[in-house]
Amino acid sequence: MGKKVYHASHFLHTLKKRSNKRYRKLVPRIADDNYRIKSHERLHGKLFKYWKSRHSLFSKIDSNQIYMTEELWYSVTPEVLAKFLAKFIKACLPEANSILDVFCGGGGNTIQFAMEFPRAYGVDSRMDHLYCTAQNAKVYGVDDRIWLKYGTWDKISKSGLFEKMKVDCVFASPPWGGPEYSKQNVYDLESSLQPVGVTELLKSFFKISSNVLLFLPRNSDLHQIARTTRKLLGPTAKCRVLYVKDNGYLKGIVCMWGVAFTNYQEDTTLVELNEVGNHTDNESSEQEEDKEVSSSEKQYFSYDIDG
Ligand SMILES: C[S@@+](CC[C@H](N)C(=O)[O-])C[C@H]1O[C@@H](n2cnc3c(N)ncnc32)[C@H](O)[C@@H]1O
Repeated sequence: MGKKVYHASHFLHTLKKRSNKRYRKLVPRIADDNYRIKSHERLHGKLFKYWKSRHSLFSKIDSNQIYMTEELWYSVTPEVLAKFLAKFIKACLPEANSILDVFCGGGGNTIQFAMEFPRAYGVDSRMDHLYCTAQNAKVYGVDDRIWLKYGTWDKISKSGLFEKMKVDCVFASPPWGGPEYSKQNVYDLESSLQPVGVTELLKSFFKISSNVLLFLPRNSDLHQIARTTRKLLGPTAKCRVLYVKDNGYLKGIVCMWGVAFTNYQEDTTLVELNEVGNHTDNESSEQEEDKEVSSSEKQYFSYDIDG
């Protein structure tokens, strides 16, 4: 896969070989294994509420082999949502081989993509987050399908790396600017989204693929989405917006570009996002899977924006 990306299966080994300086910077931070989550060790203060719903982030968290930084507690995509998105993309793009997760964080999305596609690439500007993704991918048995790239998206995008790699789809869950995002009446996608506004971000993604998905705040300004769709893709272009709920709670919206998504006819067997709330500490992952299959509450609705 070339020298520029690290295979998740031997992340630390490759990092040490290719960039001893970065390796030496990372090692003291992970030396005490203090990113490893001991599931039953209660977290306090502002992290308590995230710890309480830890099974919704990673159903395998009781393995005590899931790794997270403090930032990841706030930002990992809940597993049921990540799984739904991966299956939805697979249903729309059945022939796709590879998908790029631009802000991969702790691998919430990347891992589920790797369950559906032979190759999943993850990019992040924090080496410790890439390390968490690599570790977490092992727990889910998909580390052999994941390749990781360190750096800021701005630089990586300019390098043209993923254009050369011929990626079939680009997904991104960019930072929303912290929990404050929900206090805005309407979330401004040009000034609040990080690291750059939605137009610049999309421009960089469309260079790589016409199939693009963005996970955005539920209060995002849809007029901005319409305007930027028109500006970048022409007056008749479309964007499909999916409102996603988890356990009755609106988690955000997923905006999708590309005919495979905008022309996709809903098939209720594929688009149900199942209820997996109310976990108790004693539930095994098998029980959780049973629950998912038996529950069928429809948890999303979508509509299309014409450009
Ligand atoms: C919302 S989190 C993504 C969570 C991820 N989807 C998951 O489920 O684990 C956003 C991530 O973007 C990374 N990030 C922030 N600025 C970045 C940049 N300029 N380039 C690449 N990654 C960046 C952060 O380190 C963080 O891990």
